Amino acid sequence: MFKDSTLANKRVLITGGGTGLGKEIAKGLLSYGAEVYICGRRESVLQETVTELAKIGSGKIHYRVTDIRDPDAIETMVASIWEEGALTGLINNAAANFISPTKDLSPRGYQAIRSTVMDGAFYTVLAIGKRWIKEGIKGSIVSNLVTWVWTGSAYVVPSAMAKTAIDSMTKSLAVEWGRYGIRVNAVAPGPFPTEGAWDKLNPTGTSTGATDASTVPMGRYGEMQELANLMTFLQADGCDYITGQTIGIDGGHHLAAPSTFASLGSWSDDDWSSVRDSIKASAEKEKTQRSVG
Ligand SMILES: CCCCCCCCC/C=C/C(=O)SCCNC(=O)CCNC(=O)[C@H](O)C(C)(C)COP(=O)(O)OP(=O)(O)OC[C@H]1O[C@@H](n2cnc3c(N)ncnc32)[C@H](O)[C@@H]1OP(=O)(O)O
Ligand SMILES: NC(=O)C1=CN([C@@H]2O[C@H](COP(=O)(O)OP(=O)(O)OC[C@H]3O[C@@H](n4cnc5c(N)ncnc54)[C@H](OP(=O)(O)O)[C@@H]3O)[C@@H](O)[C@H]2O)C=CC1
Repeated sequence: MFKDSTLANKRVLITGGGTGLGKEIAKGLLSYGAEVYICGRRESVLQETVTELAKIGSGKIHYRVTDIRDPDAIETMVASIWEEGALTGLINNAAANFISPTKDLSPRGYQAIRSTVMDGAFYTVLAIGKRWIKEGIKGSIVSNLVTWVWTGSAYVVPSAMAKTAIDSMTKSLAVEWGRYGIRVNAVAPGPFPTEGAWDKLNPTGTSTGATDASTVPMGRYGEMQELANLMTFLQADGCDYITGQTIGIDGGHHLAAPSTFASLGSWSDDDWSSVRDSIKASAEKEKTQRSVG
């Protein structure tokens, strides 16, 4: 989709880049020439990903073991990356989530999710953004959110709340940091199955609700390359006027709500024919009762 050199000279940190979507995004950015940093809490996972991905593109991929819930740890990570050169991009991707009735959540359960999704993204943006402002670097921030920022979602309330906070950060900082040429955008994926997410959101193994591909208008899950391409576009030069946007990539999933007629897609031509006859018969009956028009 892009030239191999589209991201040459770009240096991008992907939080949570050792697994799942972060790893797939790392593959995409590397293949278009970027140098990539990934971080997470499990060194063995990060090491394995770096070894695997070093064969792709420029092959410049590095890791840092960091818990993004800890602002001091983020500062240490960012300072050590800067010793090797300034970043040009950040992808806020690390997250925590699990399905649970909200009434059963403890404050610690809520905090585990909020502190990763909301605080972690904010601390990382702050550590990198202040360096960009000081050094006059026109960086690109992209946060990996979810379509719940528009719909909300039952049974994952802390995640929906924290992602929505970062959606608000995206709009707000785009304005505040526009004068520095720093772009702040987000993407809102629909279902892209990963082991990390499916273990926590689809634990019965039976796809229901948000993990059910049959309720996606396009009738399928997202493909990793599609998300990696969108991230590449948002990290590349060429459309720098895009800022403050949260871009959905969900095959139309969140628009196909039960409160719309989305489910009528399953009706056959015969079904539509009898429905049309029924509606017409009702209209004809009303016409016979009209005294004007
Ligand atoms: C649109 C379509 C999209 C389709 C679907 C896709 C939607 C995508 C949207 C977002 C998706 C994601 O983010 S998917 C990301 C999935 N990946 C992850 O979650 C990776 C990171 N996760 C983790 O580290 C852990 O799973 C997590 C539990 C969150 C945090 O671990 P910690 O070690 O920090 O914390 P712990 O000490 O284990 O637990 C902290 C507290 O949480 C409670 N807790 C833990 N699990 C619990 C559970 N299942 N139910 C209730 N409570 C739980 C514990 O009892 C503790 O509370 P006390 O008992 O009071 O002490
Ligand atoms: N999969 C999907 O269908 C969708 C996913 N998303 C979003 O995509 C992103 C990635 O999710 P996905 O790949 O599916 O799930 P994963 O569980 O594979 O990814 C989560 C990553 O975040 C890291 N992480 C978690 N907590 C921390 C922490 N405190 N500090 C540093 N790193 C941390 C994990 O590594 P470690 O545990 O080693 O720290 C892991 O690599 C998330 O933001 C999610 O909300 C959005 C919509 C749909």
